[in-house]
Amino acid sequence: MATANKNLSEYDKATIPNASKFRFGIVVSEWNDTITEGLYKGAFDALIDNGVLPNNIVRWGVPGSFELIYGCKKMQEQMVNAVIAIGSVIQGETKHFDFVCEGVTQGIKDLNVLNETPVIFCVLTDNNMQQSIERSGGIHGNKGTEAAIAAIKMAVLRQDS
Ligand SMILES: Nc1c(NC[C@H](O)[C@H](O)[C@H](O)CO)[nH]c(=O)[nH]c1=O
Ligand SMILES: CC(=O)[C@@H](O)COP(=O)(O)O
Repeated sequence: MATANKNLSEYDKATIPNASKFRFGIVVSEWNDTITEGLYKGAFDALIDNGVLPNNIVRWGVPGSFELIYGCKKMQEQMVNAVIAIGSVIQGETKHFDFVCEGVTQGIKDLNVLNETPVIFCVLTDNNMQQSIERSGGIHGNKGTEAAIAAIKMAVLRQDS
């Protein structure tokens, strides 16, 4: 189902486990920072809304989405229950978009396979800035909110498995 048919910010709080005992790491790319800051706010607010203590949210910055791979690998070594990778990749004139998107996708997938701490993929890969605006607090909601809910659910799955 396309994002256009599902608001990214909608969740039923009654179905989300209380996360007051969990600690989360959030790694934020500086490229397209107006977008990534919006994604971070969505994630932060959703974690707080579901009981996470502000001191249990650790934020690190990296230059671009490709560096999310290394930043999240190091964040996994911290005492956190889950990691959220936040980035915004927007198509330019060349094929660089394709390689950044594929690289960060495969890299974060590898971190989930190789290490114990779940890493949530909150990387927008858009054709233009308008699509990114719409998915970071605009008409389609906020992918950061979606990522925070996923992080809570995966922290519970890790704890119970
Ligand atoms: N064009 C975008 C980039 N490019 C930079 C790379 O992510 C990386 O930082 C660079 O290649 C050095 O390793 N990054 C984004 O996050 N978003 C873009 O639109
Ligand atoms: C995703 C990118 O790396 C891209 O925005 C860079 O722009 P360009 O392809 O015009 O060099």
